[in-house]
Amino acid sequence: MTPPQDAKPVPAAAQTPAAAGPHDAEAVSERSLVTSPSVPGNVHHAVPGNVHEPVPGNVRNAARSASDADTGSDAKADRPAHRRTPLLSVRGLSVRFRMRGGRHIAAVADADFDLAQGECLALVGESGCGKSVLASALLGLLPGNAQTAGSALLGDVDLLTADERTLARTVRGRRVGLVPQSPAAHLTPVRTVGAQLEETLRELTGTRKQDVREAARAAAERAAFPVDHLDRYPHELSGGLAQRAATALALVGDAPLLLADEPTTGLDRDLVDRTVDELRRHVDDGHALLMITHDLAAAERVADRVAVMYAGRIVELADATRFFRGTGPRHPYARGLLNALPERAFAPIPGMPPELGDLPAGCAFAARCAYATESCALRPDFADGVACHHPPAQESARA
Ligand SMILES: Nc1ncnc2c1ncn2[C@@H]1O[C@H](COP(=O)(O)OP(=O)(O)OP(=O)(O)O)[C@@H](O)[C@H]1O
Ligand code: NI
Repeated sequence: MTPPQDAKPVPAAAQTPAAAGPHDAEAVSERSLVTSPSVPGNVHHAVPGNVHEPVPGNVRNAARSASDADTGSDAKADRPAHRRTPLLSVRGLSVRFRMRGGRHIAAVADADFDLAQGECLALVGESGCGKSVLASALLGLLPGNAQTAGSALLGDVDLLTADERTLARTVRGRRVGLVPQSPAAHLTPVRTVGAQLEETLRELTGTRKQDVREAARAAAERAAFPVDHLDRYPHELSGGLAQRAATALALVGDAPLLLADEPTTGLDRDLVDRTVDELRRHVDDGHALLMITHDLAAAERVADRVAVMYAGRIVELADATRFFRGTGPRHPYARGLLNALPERAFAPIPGMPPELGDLPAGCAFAARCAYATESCALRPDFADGVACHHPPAQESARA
């Protein structure tokens, strides 16, 4: 979610519930913005005790050689993770925002996907297509004018219908970690990065007092956050440093499921690579990662599978190796995204995405699609990994 330009960062702990409007008959659940803090920093000191949940380790490392464990995409040939019992199972997830005058914005529509331990799913798509809203829904952090439908099962908890107490006490930070898209707004402004890391370590992982300082330094190094900046306050950090502080906080929480919303924004290529490789190690240690990114190179480096979102819908869900290096994407939009890359055809997709408050009845991409026919006036079902009436022939896809 990109905050409005004029929005002041508000510490999550200081946010007040937005007013909830009347219930909508179509909405399965509706909730107001939580008063409790958001992850990664603030949630941790709101929740007492140590209910750290152990994560089965090394799901993929066991099957991988030492030589490929530290590298990016070359190490992913042996990846059956998504065939395992999913850790997270999302079905029919929809989010609408109720606007003035009875208008609605359909930010997320009918998202279906699973995510297993030891698996990374990259969620990609143009700005405003609903990626952050999807992540916010999974954390129960949508504003009060949001209505959700569907289910998102994390073990026995449905993240979409769980009550705020459950979410605050047992889910956020503990079972679901977040690297937020606007980290500066999520770090606690009155505490140094080091203090926030130490607090998170003590509360979420039960690190002993005498070990916590060293553990915080190690956590900072993991996220490429310079240890000599640990005594800085969030306002003293650049965007890139705040990003790395947020990543460090999210990683130490050690939640089985990590949502990383644009975790590499503002970083140069070396740091992008370092960050995604660290996230990949986190996945290889048995965690599940939903990584939202604009950066397709980062997605290729880290992901097992790719979900492509367009105008609120997942239009393709593909194995990452096939998507980036094999026969290529199948949905014309997904192919367009790859072809827009400078290292590929450098050919931007013509036109603009439709307004989410005024979507066409049929395929939302049809107006920009070179393959569109009159059949696209009907919305294509999502079948066999793609939502398109006539995905272009595989042999013509770019490898
Ligand atoms: N509280 C809200 N009320 C109304 N509309 C909203 C609200 N929050 C988000 N939206 C709309 O939902 C849509 C999806 O937003 P979202 O932030 O998920 O996009 P995104 O894919 O994360 O984009 P970006 O890549 O720029 O972060 C946008 O059209 C946005 O304007
Ligand atoms: Ni976003």
